[in-house]
Amino acid sequence: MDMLRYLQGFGNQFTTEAVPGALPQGRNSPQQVAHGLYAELISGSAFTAPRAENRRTWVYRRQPSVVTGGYEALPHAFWKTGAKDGVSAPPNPMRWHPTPVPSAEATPLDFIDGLRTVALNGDADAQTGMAAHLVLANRSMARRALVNADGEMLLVPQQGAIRVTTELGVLDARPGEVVLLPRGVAFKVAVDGPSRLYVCENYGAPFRLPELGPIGSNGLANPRDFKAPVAAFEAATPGSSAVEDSTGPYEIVRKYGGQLWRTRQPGTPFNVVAWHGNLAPLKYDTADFMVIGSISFDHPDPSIFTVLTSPSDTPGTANCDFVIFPPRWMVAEDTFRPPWYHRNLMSEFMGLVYGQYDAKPEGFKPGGMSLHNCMVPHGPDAEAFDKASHAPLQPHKLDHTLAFMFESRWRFVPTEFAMTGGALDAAYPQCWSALDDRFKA
Ligand SMILES: O=C(O)Cc1cc(O)ccc1O
Ligand SMILES: [Fe+2]
Repeated sequence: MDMLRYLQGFGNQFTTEAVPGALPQGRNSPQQVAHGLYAELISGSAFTAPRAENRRTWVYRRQPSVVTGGYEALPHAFWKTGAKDGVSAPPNPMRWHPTPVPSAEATPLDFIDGLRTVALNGDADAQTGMAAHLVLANRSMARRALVNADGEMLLVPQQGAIRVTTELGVLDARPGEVVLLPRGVAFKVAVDGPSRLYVCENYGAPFRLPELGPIGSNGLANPRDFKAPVAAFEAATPGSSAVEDSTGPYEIVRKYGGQLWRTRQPGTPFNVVAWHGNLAPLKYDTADFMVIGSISFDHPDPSIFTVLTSPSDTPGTANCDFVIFPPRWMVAEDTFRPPWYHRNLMSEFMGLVYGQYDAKPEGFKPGGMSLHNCMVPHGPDAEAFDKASHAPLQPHKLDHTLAFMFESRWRFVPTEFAMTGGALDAAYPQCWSALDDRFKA
């Protein structure tokens, strides 16, 4: 695959054209757009949203996206939406083993077919909450595109590199990188062999960078490290600005109102020749995250690892925080270094991209997942506790590891698939049972 070019900066007002002169200058909607293109506005926020939160992009395309037939229902057994689609489950800590990716010969699965919702909360129509999905894919979406009106999608590849073609251009990502796809922007995902991804479908306020408070004007995820694609379109005649041969109809799958719908439109939706604006797909390499930690004592709150936050209407109480646990130095003195035992108002869904997680070095596997819901006690397993209680407190690099958390103010409900799909680790609640009462009066 050829190397792609990107524009840099979270929330920037980008301008990009695949054909010189395609982008109108000085106005958005001229009487006639150059090259016979149509102008179309994609509003990712209310017109009247405050300037700092306003997101919109003007696209200049060969055909407007209204040129499509009517939609019909597309059944999907595993893509669930909102708390109403979960099942009742006890207040146990929960964990799942990695689910194997089926072979393409036995069970061909693209990004849509291979999506399985694991845990979810909120209500997409109320624009609150989120879903945590697992995607097991072994083939690329070919002449098929997905438009999600219910939420933005944060893709966290765990196994296999992906290429995401969007209306606004093309992005590549591999495990360690993440891709943020705005609500309502068409995309398709190409895989390179058996692939596993975690996905956050965010029904609430779009993800943004967290405030930095006393940290200052730099650090954590720096805005310039977010990369947006340059304009690129599928065309029948390959050329420098065309991404691939493409003629004939396309299947558009639209997620809308908690269901999938499908239509066939006469041509590709990836027909945008130029665009400008601040609503754009973005990719981010977690290796660019500037990690802050304790250089004296005590284990800080994991909020110092927040990459992106989707706020709710209560300050500091997120609809969803995307938090990472990347490679970092542990240097704290007289400190139990792994996470403490705790209970949290916020609900914590976790995944492991690669390596070991310090609180559960053996039991939590790459590709696995865990869920510690509102006020469910959790913390290091007995083995991790024992080790960390006696470890020499030399500077130590937690290396070759990447865990993450989708943390939400709304309690998650697991799905039927999560509870009965075969990956639930029934022994998980026992991983603390060796933590004896050691009190000596
Ligand atoms: O529970 C977890 O493993 C996530 C977590 C990590 C941490 O360093 C502190 C608190 C916390 O919830
Ligand atoms: Fe926790």
